[in-house]
Amino acid sequence: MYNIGLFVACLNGNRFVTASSDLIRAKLPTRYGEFFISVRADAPSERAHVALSMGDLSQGSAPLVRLHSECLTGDALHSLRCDCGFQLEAALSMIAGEQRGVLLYLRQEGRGIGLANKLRAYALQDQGLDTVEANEQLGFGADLREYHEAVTLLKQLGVSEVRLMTNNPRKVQALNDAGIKVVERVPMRFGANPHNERYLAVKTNKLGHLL
Ligand SMILES: Nc1nc2c(ncn2[C@@H]2O[C@H](COP(=O)(O)OP(=O)(O)OP(=O)(O)O)[C@@H](O)[C@H]2O)c(=O)[nH]1
Ligand SMILES: [Zn+2]
Repeated sequence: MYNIGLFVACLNGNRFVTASSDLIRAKLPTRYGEFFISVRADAPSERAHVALSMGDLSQGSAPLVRLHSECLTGDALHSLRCDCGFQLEAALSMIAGEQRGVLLYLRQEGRGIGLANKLRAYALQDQGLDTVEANEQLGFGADLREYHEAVTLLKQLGVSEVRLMTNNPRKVQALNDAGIKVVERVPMRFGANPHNERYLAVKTNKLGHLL
C-alpha cells in the first residue's frame, strides 16, 4: 500500500521535504544526562537540523524547548564574542533538570549567513562596525533565519505547546504563527562578559531581544 504522506511534498528553500519523513533516533548520553538525538531521515547528511530530546513530550504540560542556532565559535570553540555556548550548556542543563524537553540544534550558522560570512562580519566588527552594520555592509539582512523546519521537527516529536527558552521575540512569534503555542517564554541570560558587551547591547537595541 502506498503511503499517501510520501506524496505530500512542499518546497523548502531549494529542497523538497516530505510531510511523512521518519526520524532517525538514537540514545545520546551527555554530561547533563541521557538524551535522544534525532534527525529527519530525508535530511541532507551535512547540515541536518538535530533534535536532542528527553522524556515524554507528547503528553503532559508544555515542555521546555530551545531553538538553538548553530554557532561553531561559541558552541564548540569556547568564544566569548557571543553568548551562544553559555546558552547551549544552560539549556541542556535546564532540560536535564526537568528530565524533559527538547533542544533543536538548527544549522543556521551566523544567523543564516554561514560561517565564512560570519567571520567576515567579525573582521568588520574588529574595525568598529556592530553586528547589524557588518551584516549590512556584506549585503545581508540582519537576520536570515527561518523556523519552518524547526516547527516540522517539533510536530514530529509530538510537541504542540512549549515553554520557549529564548530572549528573541521573533522565535516566539514564529512558533505561535505556525500553531505551536508558546505558553511561557523562559529568559536565557547567560555568559555576559566584556567581549560580548556590545554584541548583547545591539541585540537589545537593534534586534528587539529581551535582555
Ligand atoms: N551574522 C552574525 N551572526 C552572529 C554574530 N554573532 C553570533 N551570530 C550568530 O547568531 C546566532 C545566535 O543568534 P542570537 O542573535 O545570538 O540569539 P537568538 O538565537 O536570536 O536568540 P536567543 O534564543 O535568545 O539565543 C548564531 O547562529 C550565531 O552564529 C555576528 O556577529 N554576526
Ligand atoms: Zn555565538
